[in-house]
Amino acid sequence: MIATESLSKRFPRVTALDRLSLDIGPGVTGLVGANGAGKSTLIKILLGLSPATEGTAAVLGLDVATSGGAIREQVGYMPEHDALPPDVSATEFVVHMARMSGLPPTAARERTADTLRHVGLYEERYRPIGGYSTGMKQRVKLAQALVHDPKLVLLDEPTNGLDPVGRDEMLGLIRRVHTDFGISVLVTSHLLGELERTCGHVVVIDGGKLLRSSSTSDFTQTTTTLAVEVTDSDTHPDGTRALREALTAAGATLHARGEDGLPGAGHILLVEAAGEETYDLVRDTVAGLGVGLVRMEQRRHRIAEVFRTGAETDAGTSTDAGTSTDAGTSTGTGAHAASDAGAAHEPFAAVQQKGGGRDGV
Ligand SMILES: Nc1ncnc2c1ncn2[C@@H]1O[C@H](COP(=O)(O)OP(=O)(O)OP(=O)(O)O)[C@@H](O)[C@H]1O
Repeated sequence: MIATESLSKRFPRVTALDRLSLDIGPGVTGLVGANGAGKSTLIKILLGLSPATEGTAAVLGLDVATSGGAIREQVGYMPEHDALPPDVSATEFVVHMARMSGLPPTAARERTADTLRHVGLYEERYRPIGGYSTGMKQRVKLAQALVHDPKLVLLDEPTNGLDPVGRDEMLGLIRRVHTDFGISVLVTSHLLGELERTCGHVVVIDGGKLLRSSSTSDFTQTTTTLAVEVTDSDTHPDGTRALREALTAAGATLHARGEDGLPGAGHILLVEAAGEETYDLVRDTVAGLGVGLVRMEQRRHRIAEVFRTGAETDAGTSTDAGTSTDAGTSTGTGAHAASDAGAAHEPFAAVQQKGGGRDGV
């Protein structure tokens, strides 16, 4: 769907993209990076709207440098910022965009009605856009990207400005764009947690450089975490602490306790399982301390955890209640907000310290 080779974009004072090489196939792909990472710049180059300084890029097999018009015929684009005309209705606006894309009048009206229904705009589609909520405006932006039945849509921060419920609804819509219509999606976000729930593949960029590109399951399964809980004993009144110290001394890697704030979370240690020997190490260490083993179970990583460094391990300062448990993702929407806010900041620095991921960057 999208291929870039050593793609760079330099502005006078900043390198927005730095020798970025990507290969993105069909499906829903997340492009994640902190603010200023270069996501919007990449999208504008892919649409043929902004020339690259160096390197090449192709979308649907078409060269962005020479085939911008042909690319935009087959690709939908939802811009990050609100650029909607306030005085016209959603129907008028989306019909206009459909006509601009080359649809004849009747087809444009029919496609507009279908698309607005798909994004969940009904009677309100006849009211002026100026009176819409942020969520409704985002839906209009999504509809105009879909109306000409593209093969691929590029969605730039579609959840921006939405509350947690609105974000979940938008993410659901994005998933259905692919499952119901077979349209591939490249969606940007600075929130890792969102992409984990929505995308089959995730590309991480920072400072215009590729940090990692892999399937979401690879992100979350490259290492297994063991959740270990032990009892206290007379010798070790804080059994968890004693085990943490003993395991660290034995060379085990412990992850941030992302469950802090959840009931009983302080008693759970997350130990990276390098292999069978980690199970043995935990068992022997627990036995050696003379504390009771309440549980030792495998956990999948969530994306945000993959980006955490060992430095955070012992501090136990994570306030990010949603990152480690399924409960955190499926219950209260507040947990999402906490999770994503936490995930939005530190992870990128952490990745750089680690020297990148499996793509060797
Ligand atoms: N037209 C421009 N002129 C100069 N610098 C620019 C221009 N467009 C983008 N930049 C710079 O390039 C870098 C990447 O910007 P870009 O908008 O692509 O990031 P982003 O990942 O989309 O972040 P955000 O989500 O905040 O928009 C930033 O440092 C930005 O200031």
